[in-house]
Amino acid sequence: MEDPWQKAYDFAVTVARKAGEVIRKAGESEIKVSTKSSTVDLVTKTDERVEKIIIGSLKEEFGEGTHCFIGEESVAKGEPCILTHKPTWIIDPVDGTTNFVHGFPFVAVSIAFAVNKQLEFGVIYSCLEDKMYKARNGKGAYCDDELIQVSDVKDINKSIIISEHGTDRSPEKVKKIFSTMQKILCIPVHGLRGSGTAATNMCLVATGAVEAFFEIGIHCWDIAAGAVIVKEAGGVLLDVDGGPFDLMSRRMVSANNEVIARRIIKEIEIFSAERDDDMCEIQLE
Ligand SMILES: O=P([O-])([O-])O[C@@H]1[C@H](O)[C@H](O)[C@@H](O)[C@H](O)[C@H]1O
Ligand SMILES: [Mg+2]
Repeated sequence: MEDPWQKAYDFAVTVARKAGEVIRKAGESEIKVSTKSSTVDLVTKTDERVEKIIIGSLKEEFGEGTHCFIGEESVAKGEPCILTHKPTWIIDPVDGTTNFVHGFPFVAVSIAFAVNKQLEFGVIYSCLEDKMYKARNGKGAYCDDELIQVSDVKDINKSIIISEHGTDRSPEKVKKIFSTMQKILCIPVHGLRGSGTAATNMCLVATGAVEAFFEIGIHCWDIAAGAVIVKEAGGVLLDVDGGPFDLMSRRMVSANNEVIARRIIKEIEIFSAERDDDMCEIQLE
């Protein structure tokens, strides 16, 4: 049977590589923080430029009317962040902007594609490592054309877990984040890590380098592509309360299996994060 989204998938890989090249070649002025929505949520000229390149290329290839776009920088400028049944591209042009600004060597381009509110494929280009991760619904996950798989560890005591702090610095939230990390560390686990990019963290779950990554406060563009890659590598996605994963909820546990995921969930101190689709007043459907 003909695959309706093969062309879109191949194109996403090409565009992610092109975007990664722009990030790698960014000059000094393009690495500087250009806009600050807060003291820690950084934006550079490169974030904005790369998103324009990605969305511009996709619109040229697939037409503006039929496809929708959710991009981190466009949403920051007031575009809607609503997932409808229409074919929708979900884009983080520079995941790991803080890393990018500081020269910490993990920065990723994340492009996902959803139809009827279901994720069809995800592409993550870890551009400083030059690794292309990709997965299509039902067709496995790959890193540079090699099939990847989550780890088979079921014993939490033999695991490495990734947790991030995000950009919210309200003391009560930070307290809960660190309390959760302390509890997980003392289970005990082999270690806690964090690459500074949610997309890369999810690829690390998918390759088996770590057993899980969880965060409250991430956005749909940080995790949409990673969700397909983790699932296709044999992993699981859950809400931090153990319920089903909800892309727009800003909360997620991704893990190699449900045993590890549920053990972590037992320790997570949940705090509120406004949904991505509540950030917009206009409802399109
Ligand atoms: O802002 P950005 O660099 O695209 O994305 C951030 C990164 O993915 C980080 O790892 C995560 O902890 C934050 O919650 C995200 O906002
Ligand atoms: Mg991001």
